[in-house]
Amino acid sequence: MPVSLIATQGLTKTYGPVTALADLTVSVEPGVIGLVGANGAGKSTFIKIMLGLLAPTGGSVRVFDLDPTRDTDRVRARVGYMPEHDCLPPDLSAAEFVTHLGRISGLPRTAARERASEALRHVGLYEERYRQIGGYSTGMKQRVKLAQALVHDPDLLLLDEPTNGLDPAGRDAMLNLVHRIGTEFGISVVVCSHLLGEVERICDSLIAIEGGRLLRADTISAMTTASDVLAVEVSDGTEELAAALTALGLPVRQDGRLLLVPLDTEDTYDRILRCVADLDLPLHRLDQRRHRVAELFAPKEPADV
Ligand SMILES: Nc1ncnc2c1ncn2[C@@H]1O[C@H](COP(=O)(O)OP(=O)(O)OP(=O)(O)O)[C@@H](O)[C@H]1O
Repeated sequence: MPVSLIATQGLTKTYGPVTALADLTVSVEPGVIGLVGANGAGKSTFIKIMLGLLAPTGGSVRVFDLDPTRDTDRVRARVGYMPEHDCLPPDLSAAEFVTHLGRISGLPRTAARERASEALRHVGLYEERYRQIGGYSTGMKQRVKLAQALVHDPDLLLLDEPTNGLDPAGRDAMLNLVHRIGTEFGISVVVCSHLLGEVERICDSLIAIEGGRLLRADTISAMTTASDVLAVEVSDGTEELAAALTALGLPVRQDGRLLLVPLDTEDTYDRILRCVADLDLPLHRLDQRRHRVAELFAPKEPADV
């Protein structure tokens, strides 16, 4: 079996009385991975544990099959980290700063300078790399933080809320850049966000946490598989069709222009089709509804509670 990129077993972290992560068991394959959850869900704590900056209170974590608490140097040599908060020296140029961090990562002087230029080129700051960071926009500062995470040529990037403070256009640009890094450079990326909608479109898989507990970890494609609900839409006569289907004993639920019918038996599909034909209604669509990723955090319907 291939080694997981990240694997945890019963991972728990408490800060005094606060439980930030509770019994989290998850295993993810390489790729672009979204780590999503509301503010305070435990995302930053999880990232810091993966980096060996914090030790778990209980359970275990492995990154590249290494223990970040014990093999901290080996893990950090392969992982780049972009922290959430601004931590940039305003009076240095991006080139100086990223070169400096390359040196701290153990690169020789010339290699550090070259790698810094390269990383700044990748994030679109090559032309402005000799300007002082203090004069940069928020978007440019986020890119410097991304460049410093890339400077030592890591195999995995841990990005904590990389779109923080950016306007919609800046967010899009940053997400496209993260996606490009994941796909073109073959680097795995864990991108943390409290906004599900923003990461779902650039990720291969998602880890969703709520209150420190795992909600679900899966590939996006598995999360959006066909559900066992048929969606039928007619251009006209929705109410009429709903009444006719109900009269046939089918439990119909209306969702805007859609009528949703559980796919309980094999003939449900044909019965709906026949009913639409009998009423001579213009059929717009009849298909199996796909799950949406947003259902992850959707409040449960009363019937499910
Ligand atoms: N050093 C600390 N001491 C005490 N409590 C902490 C500490 N760091 C985090 N917490 C608490 O642990 C919980 C998880 O925090 P964490 O920062 O990991 O969440 P998060 O999902 O990254 O949220 P955010 O996006 O707001 O940073 C929160 O309730 C937070 O208040």
